[in-house]
Order: sequence, then structure tokens, then C-alpha cells
Amino acid sequence: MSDLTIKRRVMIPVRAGDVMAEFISFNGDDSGKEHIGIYFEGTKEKADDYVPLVRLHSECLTGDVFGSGRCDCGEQLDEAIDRINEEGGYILYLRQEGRGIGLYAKLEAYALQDQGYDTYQANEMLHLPDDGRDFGIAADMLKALGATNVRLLTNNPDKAEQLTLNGIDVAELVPTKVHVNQHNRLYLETKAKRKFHTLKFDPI
Ligand SMILES: Nc1nc2c(ncn2[C@@H]2O[C@H](COP(=O)(O)OP(=O)(O)OP(=O)(O)O)[C@@H](O)[C@H]2O)c(=O)[nH]1
Ligand SMILES: [Zn+2]
Repeated sequence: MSDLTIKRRVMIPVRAGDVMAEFISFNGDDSGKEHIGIYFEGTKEKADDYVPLVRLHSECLTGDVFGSGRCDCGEQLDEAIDRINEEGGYILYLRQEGRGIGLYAKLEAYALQDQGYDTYQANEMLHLPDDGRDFGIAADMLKALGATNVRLLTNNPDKAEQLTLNGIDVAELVPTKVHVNQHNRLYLETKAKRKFHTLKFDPI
């Protein structure tokens, strides 16, 4: 049973005012992480069998804020805003930087990747989990929001599995586009190879 409740909903015009988004804080998360829910009403008319489109987005300061080419996070966040603003639903912005190891440790991992280790090996070299995220908190947030039946925007099967195990019905898996460039190709290929992300690549 989830102990999370909604604390506050505040409307914020994002994308220079082009998109209205409601930022939602929660009571009851003792991690102190300040995970945030973001609701988009949707610009498209909703069908009778409408199910909200949901993106669980793990924080990535380098990608989300600075548009780093080493990963695909910034592009995926933009894509999620575009699609969810159109269809209606939620982005859960989870403060799980570096797949849960934190920003400083992610920079250590990047330094090891520059020496030839892959993204998961680099975490292991630092004696850290290759993916330290727990999506149970996302399930609790969805329950607090009353969104227990969702369409999930992801290529990561682990997100759907963890939501399902925690009582959320994932009605559909909606893949994101593959945002590949010369810097992040190995990062993306490694996700597909090691963690079974559903990514189909075209040659650059
Ligand atoms: N440790 C580590 N974390 C990374 C690296 N590159 C990106 N990340 C983190 O990986 C996370 C990516 O999160 P998401 O985009 O939500 O999820 P995903 O698991 O890639 O799955 P999708 O839903 O398919 O995008 C962010 O927290 C990034 O900071 C890396 O090389 N090492
Ligand atoms: Zn990133």
C-alpha cells in the first residue's frame, strides 16, 4: 500500500510558455529525493478508452540541462514533453541521477568509459550497482495520482516489470525514438545488449 499523497499542484508554463504543465509534489516519501510528477492535460481530444501516456524519466543533469551528447536523456525528455503534451499524461521526473549512483559517481564512470570500459562495467569498477534504480517509488506516485492504468513511454523493459510488480497495469509499451549520435552510440548499444532495451539502430 502506497503512503504517498499529493502535497501541492502548481501550474507552470514551460517551453517559453508554449506548454502548460502542472508540477506535483508529494507527502510521504522519506528518501528526501524530491521526485516530481508533471501532468499534461493533452491537446488532442481524448477517446473513450483513453489511457494516460506516462514517462518515468531518471534525472540526468548533463543530458537534461546541458544537452550532453554522451547519452540520449535530453532528447528523450523533449520527445516525452512533445508526445505527452499532445496525448495527455504524466512525466515522473525521478531524482535518480546516473541510474541511481549520483552525478559525481557518474563523472567517475565517464572517466572510466573514456579508458574503454562500457557503461555498466564502469559502475562495477567503482563498486557501485550497474543500475541502482528502484521504480517502486514511481508506482507509489502513480497510485497517489490515481493513474494505475498507463501506457508507458520507454525502451527499458525493467521499468514496466517493476511497475507491474508494484500494482500498476501497463496497458501498452510505447517505444521512444532512438536518438543516436557519434558520442552515444556505444551507450545505447550497451543498453540493448546488456539490459534488453528495445532499440533498433540505423547506421549513422
Ligand atoms: N551510471 C551511468 N548512468 C548514466 C550513464 N549515461 C546516462 N546515465 C543515466 O541513465 C539514466 C537514464 O535514464 P532514463 O532515460 O530514464 O532511462 P533508461 O533506462 O535509459 O530507459 P528509457 O526509458 O528507454 O529511456 C539517467 O539517470 C542518466 O543520468 C552512464 O554512462 N553511467
Ligand atoms: Zn543522460
